[in-house]
Amino acid sequence: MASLWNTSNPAMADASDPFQLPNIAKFKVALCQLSVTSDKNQNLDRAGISIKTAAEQGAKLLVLPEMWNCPYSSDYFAKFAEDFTNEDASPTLSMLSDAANSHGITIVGGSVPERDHGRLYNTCCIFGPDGKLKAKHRKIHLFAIDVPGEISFKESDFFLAGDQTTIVDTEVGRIGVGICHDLQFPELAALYRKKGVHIICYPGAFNVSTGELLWELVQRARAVDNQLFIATCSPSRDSTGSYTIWGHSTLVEPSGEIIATAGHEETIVIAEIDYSKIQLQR
Ligand SMILES: NC(=O)CC(=O)C(=O)O
Repeated sequence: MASLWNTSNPAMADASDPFQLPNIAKFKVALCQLSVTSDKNQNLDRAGISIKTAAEQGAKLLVLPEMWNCPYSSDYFAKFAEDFTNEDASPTLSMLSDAANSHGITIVGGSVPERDHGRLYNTCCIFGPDGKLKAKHRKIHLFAIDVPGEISFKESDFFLAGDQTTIVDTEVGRIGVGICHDLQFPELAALYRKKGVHIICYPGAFNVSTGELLWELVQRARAVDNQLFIATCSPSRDSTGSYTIWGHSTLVEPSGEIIATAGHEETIVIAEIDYSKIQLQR
């Protein structure tokens, strides 16, 4: 009978560890937990101020929330959506590119509604410190919830799902990207680990029911399963709409321990990442 540890098994051979420490192994990350309003310009201004504040505090990597330029509500997705074909014509991409360039930081730009040939996607854009768009991740696993009398919401009523994983090599390490519900799928994180990712960034907007039950649990699980860093960034809570957001943007280290976390109010979490902890843990 073949041994479970037979390394001639292609699946096992593929499990070799491509981990390498990047040039900058220690740096500060900022999770900008933003309050989101129904005024897009105000949301852009607020995000710009938050990015500047985080950069002034020494952050080299910055993560924004899921749906930070637009309320997480079916009433707004289509109205707020932007076409990303021409970056200069997109107020959101222009702001992120300018901010990354003027502060010299890597930005995982949360997510915003993207319009492409009449279809909508829930999309995250990643910018390098030169202001260049490095990658675009479209949320793969669209969220649906139906708790009678409490909450009912189905993203696939508005968005198409993305079909690509996203790994970006940056000055602050190899970053894997997922958006919110993508966090609940261990296969995606395992695939990123296999490809040598140091940190997975998940802009996310869990609601209060799934948040209380699962938000911290799944982040710690993804971190400890794969022995890498997990960063999440949520909008702050707004209880006026039908979807009440959990908040609690968090950084988890490869041991599964939480390094830093927020409450549900608008804030910036700044914390230090030390990638040598990945080697130590493994
Ligand atoms: N926005 C989401 O994808 C929410 C989600 O995944 C959840 O569990 O809540």
